[in-house]
Amino acid sequence: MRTVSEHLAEIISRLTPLDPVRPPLLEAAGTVLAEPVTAPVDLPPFDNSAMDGYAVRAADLETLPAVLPVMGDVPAGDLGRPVIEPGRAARIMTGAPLPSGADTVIPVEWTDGGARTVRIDRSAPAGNYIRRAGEDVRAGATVLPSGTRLGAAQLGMVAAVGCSHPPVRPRPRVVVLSTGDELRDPGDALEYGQIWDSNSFMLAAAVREAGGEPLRRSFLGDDPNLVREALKEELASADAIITTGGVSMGVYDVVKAAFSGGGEVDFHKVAMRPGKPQGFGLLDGRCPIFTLPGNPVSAYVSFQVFVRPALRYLQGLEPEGLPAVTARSESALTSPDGLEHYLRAELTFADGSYTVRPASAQGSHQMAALSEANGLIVVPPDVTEVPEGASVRVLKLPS
Ligand SMILES: Nc1nc2c(c(=O)[nH]1)N[C@H]1C(S)=C(S)[C@@H](COP(=O)(O)OP(=O)(O)OC[C@H]3O[C@@H](n4cnc5c(N)ncnc54)[C@H](O)[C@@H]3O)O[C@H]1N2
Ligand code: MOO
Repeated sequence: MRTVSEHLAEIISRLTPLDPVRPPLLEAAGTVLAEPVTAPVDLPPFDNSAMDGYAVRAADLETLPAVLPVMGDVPAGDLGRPVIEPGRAARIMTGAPLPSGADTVIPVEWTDGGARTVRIDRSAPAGNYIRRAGEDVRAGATVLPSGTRLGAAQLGMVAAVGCSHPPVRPRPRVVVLSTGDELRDPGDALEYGQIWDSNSFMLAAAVREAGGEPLRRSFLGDDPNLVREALKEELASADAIITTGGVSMGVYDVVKAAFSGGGEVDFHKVAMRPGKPQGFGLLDGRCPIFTLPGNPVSAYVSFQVFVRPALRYLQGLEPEGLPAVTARSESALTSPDGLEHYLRAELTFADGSYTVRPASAQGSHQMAALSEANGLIVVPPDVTEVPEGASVRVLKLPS
């Protein structure tokens, strides 16, 4: 048996991040920068008003109230490069370029709001409500480093520096496919002995949560030739493939039968519960394939422990696992000797610290407990008993 970290290390060592592309801005949302983004110009590009009001010279407000003739309006987007002379005002809107000659902005609330002349009741020092060129970003500065995931704010930053096609690594296209003669699609009627396929939907959603583009396929039955052929066909459209089921010790273990002896996929027992039977390889020498166990909880935990870091790596990110916190266990735990144990649990944060309560149902077929959990307690292989109140490591599940 190999350890969890040995199996993950071997997976990562065989991956190469995807080649960068330059999609249109909105398509880049959620992807990861492959190069830094820099600002070609200062932001803001010009001195401008932070308020709707009047651009004036501070020196003209020494006696109050001051009544000044209004030379005209300066709306945002004004291209006229207006100039104001001493003793005059221009009505100015938020974001409009500061007229030369003006050195301060008086908000409309401090005035009578006049259009031809304005009465100003309050003075202000030079620089009042003026946003200076470059005070957000200096021309030439790196605004986002390589490896940044483009969330909404980051995508806004890319747009704000005028970049229309940012250099990013694409979302990994991940084919997700279940195997098993017993499977039916949700919505179809079941006969005795059949179940609805939940793994492919669950893992397609997990792929999306991890930044990939899921390509869910309909399940395949227990025919190794069919499985091999179907997966070869997927190679044209996939950056990675996930299968579930058919990898343990049964005589109908179809995925194992499809690839055993072929040298492309290696099957291993990994010292963990759930998720012991694992397979990984590169199809055609390039497309990573993860053959996960069929039990739904095993498939989910295997995804979070192995596939999620791998998908991050393909996107050019560090292959880190789920975020972990230390929590006080509300109950005593027992754990199998020699296996890293991932227990489904409810994690709570109160009064500055975490507590965790393990689910009472820990079977690898028990989806109800998984779907209620927001954390996975990780008990190391050499620990078999955890007393009530002890500190444990808990992985936070994506929500
Ligand atoms: N003699 C042994 N038997 C088993 C061992 C073992 O070491 N020796 N390991 C057990 C462990 S641990 C796991 S995990 C499972 C893994 O089995 P497979 O990967 O071969 O998966 P299947 O047998 O195809 O299915 C297992 C279980 O999960 C249900 N399943 C499968 N696919 C789906 C799906 N898409 N949606 C919902 N449920 C699914 C399937 O009906 C089975 O109940 O092997 C143990 N056995
Ligand atoms: O490893 Mo199996 O995944 O324990 O149910």
